[in-house]
Amino acid sequence: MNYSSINPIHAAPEGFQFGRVWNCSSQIPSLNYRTRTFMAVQEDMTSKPRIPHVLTVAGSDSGAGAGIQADLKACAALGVYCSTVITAVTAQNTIGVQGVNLVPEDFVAEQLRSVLSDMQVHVVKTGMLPSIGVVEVLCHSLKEFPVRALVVDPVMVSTSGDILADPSILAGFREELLPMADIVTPNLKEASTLLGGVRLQTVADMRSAAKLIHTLGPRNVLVKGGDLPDSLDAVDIFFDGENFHELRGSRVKTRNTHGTGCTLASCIAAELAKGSPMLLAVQVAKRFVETALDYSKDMAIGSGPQGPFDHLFKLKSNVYNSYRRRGFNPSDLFLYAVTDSGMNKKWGHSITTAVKAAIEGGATIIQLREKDAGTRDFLEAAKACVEICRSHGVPLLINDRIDVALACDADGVHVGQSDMPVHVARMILGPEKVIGVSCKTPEQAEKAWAEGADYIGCGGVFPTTTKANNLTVGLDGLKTVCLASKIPVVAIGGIGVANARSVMEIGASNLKGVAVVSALFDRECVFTETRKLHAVLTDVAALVVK
Ligand SMILES: Nc1ncnc2c1ncn2[C@@H]1O[C@H](COP(=O)(O)OP(=O)(O)O)[C@@H](O)[C@H]1O
Ligand SMILES: Cc1ncc(COP(=O)(O)O)c(N)n1
Ligand SMILES: [Mg+2]
Repeated sequence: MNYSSINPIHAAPEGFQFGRVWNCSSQIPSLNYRTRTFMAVQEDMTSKPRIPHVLTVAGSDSGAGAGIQADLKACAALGVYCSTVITAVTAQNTIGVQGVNLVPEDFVAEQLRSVLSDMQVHVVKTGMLPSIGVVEVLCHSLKEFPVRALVVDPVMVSTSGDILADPSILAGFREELLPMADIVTPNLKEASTLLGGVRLQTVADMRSAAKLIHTLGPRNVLVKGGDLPDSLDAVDIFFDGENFHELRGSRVKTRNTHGTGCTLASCIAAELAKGSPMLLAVQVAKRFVETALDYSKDMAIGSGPQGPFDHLFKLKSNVYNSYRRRGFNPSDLFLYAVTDSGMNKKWGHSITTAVKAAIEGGATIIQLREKDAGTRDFLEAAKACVEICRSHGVPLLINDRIDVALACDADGVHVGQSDMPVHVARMILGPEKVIGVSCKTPEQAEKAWAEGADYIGCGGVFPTTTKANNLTVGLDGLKTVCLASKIPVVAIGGIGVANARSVMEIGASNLKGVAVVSALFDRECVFTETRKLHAVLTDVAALVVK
């Protein structure tokens, strides 16, 4: 098990066991067809890109929060193939473990042989190994069919406090499995058990434990601090035999932490299978767990103290988002507030207080337009604004920066004619996100619709100082574009309390509102100005309805 020998996935297969496959499969009658076509398959496989492959050797969790089920989902989420050797079947839910049924050791051995002899496994990850016999069978299989890396999650007791392994496995871990491991990932209780029951209560204790566990033979140790008392952060200690790394993430406030350890180890294995170096694999894995917990923090499954979380949040992140669940609503364009960092600075407003004031004053959609901010600062501000907007049910769009929109999970983007083309933005963002585009002409409006935009912003309607060298289209230009547009329009450019009525009265049914910058943000009290504009717009809307 030489971790440093891990090559990128496209490298020539190492340690392929074709001869053994031949021998092994000839013992399995149902594989005879395969053995006949084996030579052809062998030739074919060497020319095809190899799929990163993790084999998990673990227990089944009927509640599907931890164990084999968590491993499958974690690998799937990271785009890695995952095969499974099941060591035990547990009856388990959010309350605890109600029963455990062990798979006979010789059948664990048979599963290992089936997969390892045939399926080009890159990394083996272990979870629940209920008996010393299973540990021995596994070590034997790994010697017969070497893989590139071994990740050991020394599962012994479930978070609910139920025993998942016989204490006799400790000897198997110490003497056989850990010396073969590229990384071992004990939680606090497991680290303590591996070290004969020492007390672990601080980060300093975790460091000492990592160092001591390293002497048992694994190449790297990660002591996980999910259960560290009184800790605001989720801190894990990584030790590679020379250096310590304190990995800190924010601690998500949620009951849905069942399976975090299994998921973390599977993600590490998945990243290693892709060819990632160890520390990077651990960092990616930790971030994955934190993100998944954050997405699933309010998920309600089961009545017990420990719920599962959603590994596949990327497939349906909109489910947890009340705005996206109802989809893009053109009436959201009614009072469209666009931020400007210069103006906030001038008035001593932070972006978050400005956004909050605009929403409280009646803004129905927010766009962050931060032309001067550095990426890191912009992202942090955007994340905070997403929280505010979401809690008020108001959509948040990001101007131009599709990367920032994705990173903060904004509701969409607004792009200009020289930014990312709409069809490319749509490809990147997927069907759920809102995309708006600035248009001055009927041709641009037609293209916006054809490429999949949700709305267009048309302007500048009046001269404005917010945008340099901006061509003014006037009320006539606005009307021409509205009539040509197949999608909703919001008017922008020099609009405020004094002229909003004239804009909304041009007589175009797809003109849904006004977008404003200075009229809200180049003012001392953003809340009051937004209220005033909201009153004007509501007045016009009432007249139009009559
Ligand atoms: N509430 C939380 N918020 C963020 N990360 C967490 C939280 N709880 C656990 N983690 C992280 O999940 C991973 C698994 O840790 P832990 O829960 O201690 O393991 P186990 O599930 O084996 O007990 C670690 O990276 C830990 O920092
Ligand atoms: C089959 C199985 N494997 C592992 C765990 C540990 O998971 P956790 O520490 O989150 O309870 C578990 N509960 N069940
Ligand atoms: Mg665990």
